Formats: sequence, structure tokens, C-alpha cells
Amino acid sequence: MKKKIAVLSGDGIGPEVVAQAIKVLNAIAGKYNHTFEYTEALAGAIAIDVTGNPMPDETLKVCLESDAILFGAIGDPKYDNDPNAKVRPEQGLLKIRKEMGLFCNIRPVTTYDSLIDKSPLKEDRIKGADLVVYRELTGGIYFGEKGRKNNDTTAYDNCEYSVIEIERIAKPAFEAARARRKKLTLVDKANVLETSRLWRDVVKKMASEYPDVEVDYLFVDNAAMQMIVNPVQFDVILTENMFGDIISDEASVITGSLGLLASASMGAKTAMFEPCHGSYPQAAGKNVANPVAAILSAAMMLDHFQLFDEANCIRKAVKKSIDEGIATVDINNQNPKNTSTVGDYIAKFVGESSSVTA
Ligand SMILES: NC(=O)C1=CN([C@@H]2O[C@H](COP(=O)(O)OP(=O)(O)OC[C@H]3O[C@@H](n4cnc5c(N)ncnc54)[C@H](O)[C@@H]3O)[C@@H](O)[C@H]2O)C=CC1
Ligand SMILES: CC(C)CC(=O)C(=O)O
Ligand SMILES: [Mg+2]
Repeated sequence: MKKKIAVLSGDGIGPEVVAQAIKVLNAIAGKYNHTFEYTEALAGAIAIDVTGNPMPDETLKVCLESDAILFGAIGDPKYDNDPNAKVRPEQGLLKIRKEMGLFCNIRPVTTYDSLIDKSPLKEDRIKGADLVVYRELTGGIYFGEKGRKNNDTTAYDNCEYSVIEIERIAKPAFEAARARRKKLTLVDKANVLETSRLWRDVVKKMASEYPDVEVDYLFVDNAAMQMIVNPVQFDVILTENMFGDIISDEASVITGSLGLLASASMGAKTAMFEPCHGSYPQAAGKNVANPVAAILSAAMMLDHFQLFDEANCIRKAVKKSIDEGIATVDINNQNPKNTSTVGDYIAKFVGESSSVTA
């Protein structure tokens, strides 16, 4: 199979972790006789530095001409710390999500038995936790009208959702629940927010089409607490943009590190594969960041290409590296390995392993 992949490494640790994902993809290509062609394009702070635009038209063009997008992370303290910045790296990420119609962000939260003791949460509460967050990605408060008024003494961010926006993410979430443990939890704030009440109306109506799926409704504040005390109860979590952003970072604590959480952003025009973490500027250039989230995002890209054996081969290699302690400091502070050492190990195992069952 031949595939064209747009590579948007971005800022901070983005280039380091994406380099490991590409290393692993190349090992897959060699082993299974595929051709992956990569086209790099600018995004984020680096794109602002070079072009003045965090998501240049040229980058969007490369993405549209590719079969999928591999994304690193964007964000830089020089913008985060400047309240007057006219343009910000994060605007580039929001732009590509909107322009490519990437409304469905899928964030699997997978635990590894050998990492159970790395989580600050109690072992008996998290053992066996296996959930996936379906996060709406192109609507809600991140995309509403925002601004200042009253002489800069008031600021606002508008939150809107339409029935269509809710239905199109609820459908794949219900389908996922049907294929998994048949439970869907809608996380909202319907006791306060009108948008959340619309989410509940739509999900309640759709639930009748999925009688085999148990549907549960939780307010986000309770859900955040339940995620810590009883994460095993969750199967598929369906939620809006901002709640999904927050609750998925929280869920990463169950696994042991945010550096393990991959995601797929599916949409109308294309699909983008991105770690859940940000640009982690404190680690940039130090070769210490965990590349697993980026590598598992590449595995999700292979699923998207229907290359399931290849994707599972990567997952098996990741598990092996974790079980063997070939892992970065966030999950192995006794004998930490570098970002590139972990990438090398996983790529080598992919190249040499014979079995494809994850
Ligand atoms: N998708 C994206 O491009 C995102 C970009 N950002 C941007 O990233 C910058 C930093 O934001 P933060 O809030 O600090 O979030 P962050 O996700 O970059 O880092 C938060 C913490 O998570 C841990 N962490 C994250 N990635 C890791 C990895 N690969 N390996 C090991 N540990 C890891 C570290 O302890 C880090 O201090 C900001 O400019 C922010 O806007 C934030 C989130 C997502
Ligand atoms: C710019 C932010 C919305 C990115 C983020 O935190 C995320 O998508 O998880
Ligand atoms: Mg986030």
C-alpha cells in the first residue's frame, strides 16, 4: 500500500516525538512492504516565526493532498506569556481542525498492568480501566465568538452547539459503545448550561436506536471525580469540546502519564492523528519526552488505513517496551531511557517481531 502522510511536527517536543513515530512507521513499511511518503509542513509557533501565520495555507494544501495528517504539538511560552500577542500557535490547531472538519476526536485510555504502580491512584480502583473519550472537536466554547467589551473590563467566550453537530459525534460514539462493552456516558453540565440540555435531548433520542447500549448521564464535575475514584465504570465517554479536553488529560493519570495518550481526529475531509499532550516546552530539545502517545497515534492512523495487523504490531511493541522498562522518565524514574532510545527499541521490535496479535 502507498500512502501520503502530511507531517506537522509543530513546537516544543512535537518534532522529537513525531520523529519516533516516523521511525516506527518506517519499520512497519519495511516489514509489510508499504510505502509511506511524508511531506513536512509548518504549524504553530514555528509557522508564526517563519510565515506570520500559525496555520499557513500551504500547510492546509499539503494536508488536503495527503491521505492523513500526523501531528505533533504546538504552543510556545513566548506566546503563552504574552497577553497582548496578536496571533497564537493554538489558533493554528483550531484552524486545521475546523478547516478539515475534524469533529470527532477519539482518545483511548488504555492501562498497562506493568505501569499500575506509576499511577498516583489506588491500584484496586484502576486495574482493568479501559475507556475511550469521544470528544466533539470543532464546536463549543473554543470556537464561539470571543472578545472584550466595556473598555476591556469584560471578556466573553460564546458556547454554541447545533443538533447536527451533536448527532454527528454521538453516532460514532454509540457505534463504538456497541462494539465495546455497550455503555455510553454523556458528560455534560445540563443542570446549568442550555447547550448541555440540547446534548441530552439529542443523545436521549438517539439512544432509542441503540437499545443494546446502556446510556448514563453525568454532570462534568461529578464525572471528573468519578474518573479518579471509579474509572472502571466507564466504557465510552461522549462529551463536548472543552469537557473532553479536560477530562481526557485527567484520565491519563489512570495510565501513568499524559505521554501515553494517543488520539485520532476524524472528519469530513481527512483525518489527523495527534498525541493528547501539548508541546511540553520544559522538555523540548532534551530527548526526555515520552514518544508513546505519538507512536500510538501513528498506530491509529494505520487503523484508519485499514492496516489492522500493522497497527496491532505497533501496540504490541509499545507494550513490550513498557513491560521491559524501556521507557522515559515519566513512567520509569529508576532507569529512564531517552525519547530516541524508546523509539529505536519499538521500531526494532516492530521490524523483528513475527506475531501481529496485540
Ligand atoms: N495538541 C496540542 O498541540 C496542545 C498544545 N498545548 C500547548 O502546549 C503548551 C504546554 O501546555 P501544557 O499545559 O504545559 O500541557 P502539556 O501537555 O504540554 O504538558 C503538561 C504536562 O504533561 C506532561 N507531559 C506532556 N507530554 C508529555 C510527554 N510526551 N512525555 C512525558 N510527559 C508529558 C508533563 O508533565 C507536562 O508538564 C502550551 O503552549 C499549550 O497551549 C496544550 C495541549 C495540547
Ligand atoms: C489548543 C488546545 C485546544 C489543544 C488541547 O488542549 C487539546 O486538543 O487537547
Ligand atoms: Mg488538551
